Amino acid sequence: MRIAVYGQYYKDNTEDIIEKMFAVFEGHTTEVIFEAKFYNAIKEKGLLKEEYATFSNHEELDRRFDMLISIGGDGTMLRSATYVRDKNIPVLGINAGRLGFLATVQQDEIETLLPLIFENKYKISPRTLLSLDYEGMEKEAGLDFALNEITVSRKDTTSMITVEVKLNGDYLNSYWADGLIISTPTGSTGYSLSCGGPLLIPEVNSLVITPIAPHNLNARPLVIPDDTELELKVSGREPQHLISLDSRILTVDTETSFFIKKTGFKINMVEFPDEKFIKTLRKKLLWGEDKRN
Ligand SMILES: NC(=O)c1ccc[n+]([C@@H]2O[C@H](COP(=O)([O-])OP(=O)(O)OC[C@H]3O[C@@H](n4cnc5c(N)ncnc54)[C@H](O)[C@@H]3O)[C@@H](O)[C@H]2O)c1
Ligand SMILES: Nc1ncnc2c1ncn2[C@@H]1O[C@H](COP(=O)(O)OP(=O)(O)OP(=O)(O)O)[C@@H](O)[C@H]1O
Repeated sequence: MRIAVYGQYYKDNTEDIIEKMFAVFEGHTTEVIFEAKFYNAIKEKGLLKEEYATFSNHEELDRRFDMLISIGGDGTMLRSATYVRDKNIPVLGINAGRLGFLATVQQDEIETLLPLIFENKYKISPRTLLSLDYEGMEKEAGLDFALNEITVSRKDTTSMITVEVKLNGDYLNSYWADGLIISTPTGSTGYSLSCGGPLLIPEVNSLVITPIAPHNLNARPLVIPDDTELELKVSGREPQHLISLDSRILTVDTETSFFIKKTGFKINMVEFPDEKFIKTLRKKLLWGEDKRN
């Protein structure tokens, strides 16, 4: 099996994770490739017995790889998607962070769950992504799509912005708010949730439009079909506003029309039979933990 490994940080618990992971790899024929910066950090600590090949950008990550293992929290999982892009390489997250909603394998589960990938005892959960486009946009790697959400928000001001939204060319609303979130089902448990948005099961073919602190009191999160093309335009006191794609941020001039739609590819997340989304809701968002009834 060909496995790519990605992580953003080297912390105290990285050693334990790497050791457990390689203990599982032993006894299986594996070809491992590391993201270059992560590799250097691990190598410096003398954790590896052999030399490994590395990749530094999405072009160097070969389609032939069978899986990408992301070691970190949800932020690291989001960044993993920028390497995998449309290559169909399944992504598995080992949680070294705090919440780890997307990184579903906990550190103490590595020995029990990781062997299942060699026995083909896992499922793929294909995740919808969103793409961004506007005139003059620089198409930098990883800056034109999002796995969680695309958010527009105010910049350098406490003054609210007005976000005009059209769905498939039809005018929907002008939100007067701190910003607006267009979320995928995956992102529905992230920022959108904090702003009162509904949770979507990952397989649902929908998107959510969630306003951030709207002053129009009748504005509510709206669920729309995921084949909708959205056109947004921001106006406000400042000449510029922000657009974020997951953890990445762009500054854009106000009055610029920009377009958001589903990408032609999906990110395949690895899901183990006992670690389905609804179980994650109970584990990570503590559903069912209220013992009063
Ligand atoms: N107020 C908020 O809740 C808020 C504000 C900004 C960004 N975010 C989220 O953070 C993401 C970026 O991550 P980051 O690491 O750069 O920021 P970060 O370090 O501020 O972490 C944000 C938190 O959101 C959680 N998170 C991220 N994606 C999630 C998902 N799909 N389901 C459940 N929880 C999720 C992470 O576990 C982390 O605890 C954004 O895509 C957005 O969804 C949330
Ligand atoms: N490779 C790693 N090894 C050890 N610890 C890590 C690693 N990557 C991340 N961490 C720890 O997890 C924290 C969060 O990581 P990351 O930015 O990936 O996730 P996050 O978006 O903050 O989400 P979460 O709430 O799931 O942690 C880091 O500050 C660090 O403490």
